Parts: sequence; structure tokens; C-alpha cells
Amino acid sequence: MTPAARVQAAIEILDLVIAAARNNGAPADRLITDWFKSRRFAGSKDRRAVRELVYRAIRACGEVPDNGRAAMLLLAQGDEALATLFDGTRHAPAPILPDEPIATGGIAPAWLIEALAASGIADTEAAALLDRAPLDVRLNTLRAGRAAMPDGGEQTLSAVSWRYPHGTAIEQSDAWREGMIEVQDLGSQLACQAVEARPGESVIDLCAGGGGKTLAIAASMSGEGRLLATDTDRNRLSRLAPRAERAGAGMIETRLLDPNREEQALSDWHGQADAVLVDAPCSGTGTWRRNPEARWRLTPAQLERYRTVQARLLDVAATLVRPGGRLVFVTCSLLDVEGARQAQAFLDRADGRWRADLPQLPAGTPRGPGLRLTPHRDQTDGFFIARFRAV
Ligand SMILES: C[S@@+](CC[C@H](N)C(=O)[O-])C[C@H]1O[C@@H](n2cnc3c(N)ncnc32)[C@H](O)[C@@H]1O
Repeated sequence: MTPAARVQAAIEILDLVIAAARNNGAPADRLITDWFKSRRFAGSKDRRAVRELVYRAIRACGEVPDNGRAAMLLLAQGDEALATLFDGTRHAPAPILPDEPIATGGIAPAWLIEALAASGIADTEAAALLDRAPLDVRLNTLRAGRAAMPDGGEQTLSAVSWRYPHGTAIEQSDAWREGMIEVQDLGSQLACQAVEARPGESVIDLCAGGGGKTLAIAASMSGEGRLLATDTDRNRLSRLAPRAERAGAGMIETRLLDPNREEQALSDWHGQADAVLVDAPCSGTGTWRRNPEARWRLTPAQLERYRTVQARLLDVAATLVRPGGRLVFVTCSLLDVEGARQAQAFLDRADGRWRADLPQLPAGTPRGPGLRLTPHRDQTDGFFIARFRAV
């Protein structure tokens, strides 16, 4: 593909990303992959270049743009080399007209900028939400020791975590194939450390999804004890079994839950768990570095729905923990309504039956009854982590 044809391809893909953001369609990553499936003429360099253009444009537009061309024109405004590729030749975008609509630049839609600022995320902290995310890898101590780590990484603040340069082909390494390592953001690893799961304990990962955190918890339990992974999403949960097998975490059981009927499905665990992790569904404002178009999708009504589910899941989890046990509440959000305020509301409802127990982690800043990790300060995805103890 010529450089100009790559720009036109990026515009076409952006149109799909914008439509999907409006209609709750597929994520940008999938749309890019699918677009190239039917265009076999594109080589790997083309794919990489187009992908980079698409993501540059998504990051640049705070509000959802009208169309892909308006988004690309925003980039071209500050990039003369890109602007000259709008030359109208074969496969190239049409020449730029005077007064053509250009998308609005910015970090996020205005209501989210306001909500973040009210939660203490502004200026450099807000700008860092759109940086490129690092590549973090966790050593799976169920399978290997530190000698298994592929070359080229640097150890982070955690004893089992290394950071690699962008583009390192971790999933092509023998260590990954043999289940010795997992790609996992450092913040996500630290959230698992907050559970302090020990060998022989009984632990529930209530919102396990595909099991990223379940696998880390299994490793801290040395594979000994009971570890139940539950979720309401059959597809996500079904990804856990093959991952657990690769990771040597045979102790993990899974259970599919019905929304609103979680307590009945878990009645055999009532008051039994040493620890329950609630990695709750949330706005994902802490993960925009990886999914920048997520900020085009979120609405105040959705945020309110997340908040309601989080509060309910905290109450469900509270029934599962034994006296003296731990409840860990995690969201990958930087909004206080899904973090400090949600955690405080839980304590208020609990009326003395639970107390906050701040986890000792090598990163994060206290916020309300918990800790917050931010991309700028901690160089992790944004997370809120609170731990409670049953009194
Ligand atoms: C933040 S994601 C979990 C990510 C996962 N823990 C990981 O580390 O990969 C939140 C999960 O909560 C699940 N979920 C939503 N409502 C739920 C409910 N009522 N009970 C349990 N899980 C629920 C979603 O399906 C989603 O997989």
C-alpha cells in the first residue's frame, strides 16, 4: 500500500470504530483485524502503519468525531507530511477543502473531564490516561523461577513482575507457551497481591472474567487450597480453563452465575471464604491507554448502572466471607464514584461489621478507605483497590 492508501484505509476503519462506539459494536482492535482479513494485499508493515494511524486519531479526539475523515484531518492539522497525502490520487483521500469539518481534539468528553477532575485527575494525570501502555509480564511461580523470564525485561516494584519494551513478542516465547509467564499489567498484579491469598485457603474471584487475576491468585496460593472463579459471562469464563491448564493451576473451579441470583448460586460458600475478590465491572477509565475509544462509549447512564452493580456485588461478596476474612474491592477506574466513594458507602452500609484494612503495596496513594494507582504516578493502569476485614 502507498502511504496515502494507508491514510484512506485508516479513515475507513475509523468510520467503523465511530459507528461501533455509537451502537455498542465491536472494539477497535477487532474491527481493525476484521478489516484486514478481507484485504490480503496488505502486508504486515501496512497493517502496523494503519493501526498506528487509527489509534493516533482515536487518542487525539476527546469527543466521538463525526466521521473518520474529520478525525484524520485533526491529525493532519499538526502534521504536514500527513496533510500532503490527501492528494486525491488513486486509493488516496480526497484533497482537503477549505473549511472542511475537523474533529475536536481533547482528552475525553467534557462530562468525563469534569468527573475526573472532581476525582483529582487533571492536567498531567489526565493527559497520561492516553499514553501508550507498557508491556508487563508476570512470572508464574507455579511453573517456573525467575530464570525463565525472557531476556530484555526490567524487574518492576514487584518480585514477580517484569516490564518489556513495546513490541516484544512475549506470546511467541517458549516461556509463554509453557505457561511460565503471563502478560498482565503491574497494577492488575498488585490488585491480586492485595488479596494476600495463601496456600490452603478458600478464595473466590467473584468477577473472574477470563481469569487474569484468578491465575495470579492461584500462584500466590502455590496451587493449594480452593479457588472458585465465577462470572455471569459464559464466553469470558470459558477462556479460563485452557489458561489455567497452561499455567498449571488445576485447583481452579469455575461457576457461571445468573445476574441478580449470585447469592443463591453461591449458598454453599456462605460465610466460608477466607477472601473474596470483587474485580467489579466498571467504566474502565483507568484503561484508556489500552482502549482509548472506551471514552467515546461511556455515558452517564452506563456509569450509574456500573455503580449500582458494584454496590450489589460488594453486598453479595460480604455474605461469602468468614468472620475475620478479607473482601477486596477493585475497579480499573479513576472515578471516585467507582472507587473511594463506593468503598466508603459499603463501610457506611456495613454499620461496623467491616473495617477498612489498607493493603501494603509498593505503589499507589491512599484515597478514601483504599488505594489508587494512576498511569502518571505509578506507571500502571488506573486502579482503585480497597480491602475490608470482617469484624
Ligand atoms: C473487570 S472485569 C473482570 C476482569 C477479570 N477479573 C480479569 O482480571 O481478567 C468485570 C467482570 O465482571 C463480570 N460481571 C458483571 N456482572 C457480574 C455479576 N453480577 N456477577 C459476577 N460477575 C459479573 C463481567 O462479565 C466481567 O467479566
